[in-house]
Amino acid sequence: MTKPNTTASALSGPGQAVRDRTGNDTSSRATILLVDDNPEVARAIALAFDCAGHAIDVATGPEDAFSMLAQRRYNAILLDLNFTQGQTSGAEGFACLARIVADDPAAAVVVITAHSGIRIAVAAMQAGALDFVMKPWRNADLIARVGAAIAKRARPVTDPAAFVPAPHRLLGDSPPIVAARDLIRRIAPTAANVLVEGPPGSGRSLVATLIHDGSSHADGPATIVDLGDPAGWSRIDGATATLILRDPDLLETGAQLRLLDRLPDAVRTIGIVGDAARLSPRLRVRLGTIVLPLPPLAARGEDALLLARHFTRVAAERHGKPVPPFTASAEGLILSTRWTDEVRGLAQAVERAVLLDDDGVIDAGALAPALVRTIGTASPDPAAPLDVSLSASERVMIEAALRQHHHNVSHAAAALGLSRQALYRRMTRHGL
Ligand SMILES: Nc1ncnc2c1ncn2[C@@H]1O[C@H](COP(=O)(O)OP(=O)(O)OP(=O)(O)O)[C@@H](O)[C@H]1O
Repeated sequence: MTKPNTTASALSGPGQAVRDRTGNDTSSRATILLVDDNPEVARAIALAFDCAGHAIDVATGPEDAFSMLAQRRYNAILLDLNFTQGQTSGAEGFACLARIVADDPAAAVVVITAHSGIRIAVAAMQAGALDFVMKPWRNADLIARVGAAIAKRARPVTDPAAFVPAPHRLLGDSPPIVAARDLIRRIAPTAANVLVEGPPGSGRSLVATLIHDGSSHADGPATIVDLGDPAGWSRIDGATATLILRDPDLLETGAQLRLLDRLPDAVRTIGIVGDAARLSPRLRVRLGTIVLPLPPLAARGEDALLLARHFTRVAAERHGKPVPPFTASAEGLILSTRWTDEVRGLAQAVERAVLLDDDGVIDAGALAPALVRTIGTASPDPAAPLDVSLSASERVMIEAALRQHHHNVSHAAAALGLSRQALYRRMTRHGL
């Protein structure tokens, strides 16, 4: 449930401005993320904040919450501690809280819980929450506590997109991604040179940007040089803070040595490579004080599904559509496919499926009908490359357009920007 609201009012009540430590007035419309799996609780709290003039997004659990936190910064996070039926230990909420405050020590988190006694709520405050509210709550008390938590935090949220803390944006629960987030937190503020190693599309540029964004130079842009483009080399000399070097490992040895001579001493480098072993030993030493590996999606277990759900949310929001769930076969496909272009390929397939969806769910065929064959086999080969050939993609688009327009060829042709005849020719070619 997302309930944006444009009415301004005060968290602390009319006329009582809430100011943070820097003196900024935080009493106007606040954006709040509520993390609670109980739809009735979520509805009631959303209504209370909505009526008070604030915008509230609801996440049904940690995965949802981190997907939302990857996109925007909230003034406050209201966090339930238990998300699985029958769980009352608070362990899930504590894990979520630990990640939120590790990624963003300035987060204003208020814990809201029913099952956990006051002892657990106090423990949550020791773990980084600013306050707690017990269910059942009183709306006025809840709103006042959230307002006070916001006021305690120094950094006002004027541009939510600009303040998303760096590690929040790298999603995934697999051990290599958890380790990558941890490494980013630790090395971003240092001057260490970093090599980000992984296949194209695996998130290497994202990680390089996050390292820069977590550094003391974050207020200025990093200089990005694609070393395959000779014209870009001149920018190396003008770099003053962070220099992101794309594909040094694809240069021949002579060019690698020229690069080495050209790198300014005082500049921090972040190299993006497919294989650090292809670097000459001297360049490897210069660029790779720290190597941050990003494995292919196929080696990240359930992360592919988590990312697919995230990209579904993003695409649905971008195109103003409801978020469609995946069918079981779509989930199977996502997990068993070796996506060409890795995370980017998955994101594109999902966005296309969201765009063309007309029945409220995404099935395997909508993601890549050319792969239905693979799913039908007893054990799909996870190493098999996704068929994203032009021909297969064209067939996907045509099938989706026909489905969307209830097999009305004229309408489907118009949607595809083709004449009826051109669409008929292509349908014949694809055996449709
Ligand atoms: N773990 C992740 N969580 C959220 N988004 C991700 C993640 N990994 C990648 N992405 C997104 O996927 C897209 C592709 O990632 P990115 O551009 O960083 O890949 P890359 O390895 O630099 O590829 P290339 O070198 O081909 O540009 C980007 O939009 C990025 O934000």
